[in-house]
Amino acid sequence: MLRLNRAGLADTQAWEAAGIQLPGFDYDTVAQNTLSAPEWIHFGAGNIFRGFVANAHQKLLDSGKANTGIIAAETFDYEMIDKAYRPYDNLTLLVLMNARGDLIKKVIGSITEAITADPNREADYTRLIEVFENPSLQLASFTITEKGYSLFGPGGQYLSVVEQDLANGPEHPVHAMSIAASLAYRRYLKGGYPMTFVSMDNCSHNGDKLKHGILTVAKEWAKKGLVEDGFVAYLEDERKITFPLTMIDKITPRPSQSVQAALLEQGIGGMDVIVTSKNTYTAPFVNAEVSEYLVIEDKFTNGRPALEQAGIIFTDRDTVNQVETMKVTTCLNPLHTALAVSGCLLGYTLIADEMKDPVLRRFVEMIGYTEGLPVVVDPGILSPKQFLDEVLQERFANPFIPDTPQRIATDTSQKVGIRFGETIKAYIRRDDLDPVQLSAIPLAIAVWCRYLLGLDDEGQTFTLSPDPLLESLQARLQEVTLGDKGQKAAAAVQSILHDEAIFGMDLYATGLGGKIETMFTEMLAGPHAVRATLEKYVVQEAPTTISG
Ligand SMILES: NC(=O)c1ccc[n+]([C@@H]2O[C@H](COP(=O)([O-])OP(=O)(O)OC[C@H]3O[C@@H](n4cnc5c(N)ncnc54)[C@H](O)[C@@H]3O)[C@@H](O)[C@H]2O)c1
Ligand SMILES: O=P(O)(O)OC[C@@H](O)[C@@H](O)[C@H](O)[C@H](O)CO
Repeated sequence: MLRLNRAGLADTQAWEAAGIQLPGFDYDTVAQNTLSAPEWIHFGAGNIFRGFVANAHQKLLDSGKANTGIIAAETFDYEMIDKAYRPYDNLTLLVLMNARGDLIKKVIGSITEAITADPNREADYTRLIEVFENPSLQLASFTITEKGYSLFGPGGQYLSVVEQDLANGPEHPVHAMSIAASLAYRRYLKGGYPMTFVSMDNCSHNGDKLKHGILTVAKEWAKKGLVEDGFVAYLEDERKITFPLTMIDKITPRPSQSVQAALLEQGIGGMDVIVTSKNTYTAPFVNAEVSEYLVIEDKFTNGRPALEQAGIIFTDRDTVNQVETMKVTTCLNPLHTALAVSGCLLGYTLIADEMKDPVLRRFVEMIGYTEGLPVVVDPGILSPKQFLDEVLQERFANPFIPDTPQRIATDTSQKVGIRFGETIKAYIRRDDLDPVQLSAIPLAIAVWCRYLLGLDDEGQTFTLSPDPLLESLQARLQEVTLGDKGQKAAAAVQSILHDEAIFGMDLYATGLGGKIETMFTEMLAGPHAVRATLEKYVVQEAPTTISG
């Protein structure tokens, strides 16, 4: 039985005989180089980081174009490091699934250290500081989910953890943004060395969001006299510190038990799927699709890995912005979110199965082709139409990708504003378009509201995916029941649709509030009303686009 750890990898023949590609660089030298002159630290040691980012860096290490590894850091879920990294010597088995169902397997060894930002683990925290104090550090990248950047709670006030960090100053921070600010402060004090902070999360203008998070904390500390005066200026000086925009794309589902079973059958043991107490799904392996895109604004102040040699695109800010807008607000993520919430209601557990459902397929075709494409700006480096074709015809439909609507439904409240709101805003801006022409996007919002009731289309309760606003949103809908004839339900859903903190706008002011409210109440008629409502509004004809 093959075991994923450094000792296990010594039997290279056995791994190669099992068709598993191994790291092609001298691990000890790279690990030693990283210890003495670290260049790259990544926060958020989750699946996309291991399955995409770390693999891209391994390509550079394998071809001698890099000579230090990546340090993985966790500010949130220390159990991941304890259970999915350290027992496996920080190695990951990457399993890519193509449309033929082949499992393409590769050991990722480019992560040479894995540490927590747990203030109770002195050695870990000392190492974090040491990394940031070293002039060699080029970048800190992040995949910490959209909520990881958020400093504020539902009422617009600072989260209590942030309030404590702001009061305590840079000594014992807890929130990811305060930890990043505190480590940047150490770097400033040590010599004001340059470096770059790179968000790789799926949020619109992710670099700006990261900058805003770190700067807000720094400014509050400065106001209270908890940091030296020059610190804020250091963070704002673009010769020293930058926060490029990025667009990242690779469907990387939670580790699946079916993949674990397939690996076991192929003689690879110890691949247990772990669900941490913070509900992170992790494992020594990562399963992902083959397609991948990472586009980064080329604005680094202390050098960067030559990732263009590993297929990563570096370009100017406007182009990244356009590519990101295309993916996150039009051609991929809105479709995913619509499939996520409707899939949970209709009892699906696989995205590829939803794509076989003609109503759901047509629903996302309408969101993408009919309603999204007319407002997309072609970024020039990727064609929106071709990207959308690939998403709908190949990527979502790939039956071997074990992706679930339940994963994608996680944190939907954090995402609906960007994923649907940006297109609505584009319709408002354009003289030749009007938001009231939209029907699939309002339907997706109505389905999300219906999803929040926690009753599927059979009328049975189901477990909603985690979401920081779940409790408060469900409280607003607590009076709503199936069979509700209208008044109470309409009033309840109105409070959500008016909420600018969620959608970035009052949906009633766009002319869409009433339409969504009607769709929502139609979905309450009783069992199977969700499907009936989808069938009513999803136009069963060949894809067309709204002209304009
Ligand atoms: N999985 C994908 O298909 C995919 C594709 C493109 C982009 N992304 C982006 O990457 C993010 C992470 O995806 P993943 O697949 O790695 O998920 P994951 O569940 O495997 O990992 C999530 C990571 O975020 C950290 N995290 C969660 N909440 C946090 C918080 N409040 N503060 C700080 N850290 C927090 C976790 O500890 C973990 O390291 C997504 O939210 C998305 O923005 C994911
Ligand atoms: O990761 P999230 O929560 O921002 O969104 C869920 C999915 O839509 C997302 O993970 C996609 O799989 C990904 O954006 C594909 O590149």
